[in-house]
Amino acid sequence: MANVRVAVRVRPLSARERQDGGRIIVDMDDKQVRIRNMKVDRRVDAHVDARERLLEFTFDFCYWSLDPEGPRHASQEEIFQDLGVSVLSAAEEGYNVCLFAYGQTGSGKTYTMMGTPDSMGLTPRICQGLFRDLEPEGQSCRVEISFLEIYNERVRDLLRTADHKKPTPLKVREHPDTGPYVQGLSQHLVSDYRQAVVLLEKGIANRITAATHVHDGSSRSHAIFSIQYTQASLENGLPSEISSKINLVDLAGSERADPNFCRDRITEGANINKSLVTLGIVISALAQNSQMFSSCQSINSVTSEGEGSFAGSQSSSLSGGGRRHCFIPYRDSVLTWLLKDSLGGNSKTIMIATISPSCGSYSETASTLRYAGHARNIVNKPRVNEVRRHRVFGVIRPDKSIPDEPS
Ligand SMILES: Nc1ncnc2c1ncn2[C@@H]1O[C@H](COP(=O)(O)OP(=O)(O)OP(=O)(O)O)[C@@H](O)[C@H]1O
Repeated sequence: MANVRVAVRVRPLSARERQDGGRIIVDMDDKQVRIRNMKVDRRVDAHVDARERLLEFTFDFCYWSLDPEGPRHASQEEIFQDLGVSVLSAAEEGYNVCLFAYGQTGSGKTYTMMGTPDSMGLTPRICQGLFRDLEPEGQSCRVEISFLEIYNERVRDLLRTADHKKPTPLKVREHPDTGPYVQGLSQHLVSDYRQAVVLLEKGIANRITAATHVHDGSSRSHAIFSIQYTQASLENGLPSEISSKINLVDLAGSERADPNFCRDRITEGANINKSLVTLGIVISALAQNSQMFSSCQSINSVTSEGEGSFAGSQSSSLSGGGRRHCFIPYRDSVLTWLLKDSLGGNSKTIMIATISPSCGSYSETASTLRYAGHARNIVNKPRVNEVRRHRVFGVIRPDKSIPDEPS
């Protein structure tokens, strides 16, 4: 069992926020984030509850990236050392890993996940680390990359060379053993870091972006960069394989539908929000189930239930304490369906919540932090994806040996 780990990162004030007065409402202290509601603050009212003025949250990691020159500044490298390195070690051990960035538009998701030419983000650093560190002796490694975006609830392959025709949306299907997948998504075998980065850059260039009222280069889609990493070795003369899927997800921002914006942007907003709203519902339901499960465990010492009846459920069921588990509506959006395993399944998952420091973003920041707080309660069931072969009458067959991680 492993809880979803949650990191929060605050970015510098933007030029627009500075022009608007540049008032900062966020503060961080070790693993705590506090945000101040200036509107309530200005009310000279002795009866206003202090909690109304100051919201406080605790997370696994807090990154202060507000002032690049300041002593507290958390750089891209520091974030990679904490989060990226743990992604690489989990992948090396054979676990699936998912790292996703969630936050308001313009809050720093793409900067954190992809970076800029001068300041590499987590995805290229993870690719670099994969080829630098993960070639243990006596093992042969295979790295395959796919890159897709979900735009208006449709899946587009970001790495398929666009012909003259409009790219056809791809279908999501579900395999009974391996879970949801995108039919026809191109997979690219890469043998070094350069090849991986060429694909990453190609995909980023193909992403759909547009200007919104708060961010000129806003990503309009949810992007999932996936690395299938397989290590093959010989154990006692028999072939053995450990595989891991790393999902690196840069979500679109959840801006409000602004009536001053053109209709396309509003339809887009509705679809972006459909995925994000469903993600919120899935996260809350999983967190509730996980809490129910842990309290049942401590009260009744409930015997372990089957995977289907707990986090990965498509239908509600009774817990040991007689309370009903929440239905998890993974299929209500393409994003949650594709991330089914990463959210409440076989994956070690990290969420990075990105926030603006500005007082103008108070309600979006508060909502991002509440969302992130729920995600932290989700308990996943990661397991090593290992296939060992054994000899039966001289024929080598796969062995269903997938040991559970010790809890
Ligand atoms: N930690 C940071 N340090 C310096 N600049 C940052 C940081 N985070 C974000 N920025 C800058 O802020 C702007 C918005 O960031 P970014 O594009 O990452 O937002 P986003 O959350 O991905 O937005 P959207 O959802 O609209 O795509 C960019 O110009 C980016 O370079």
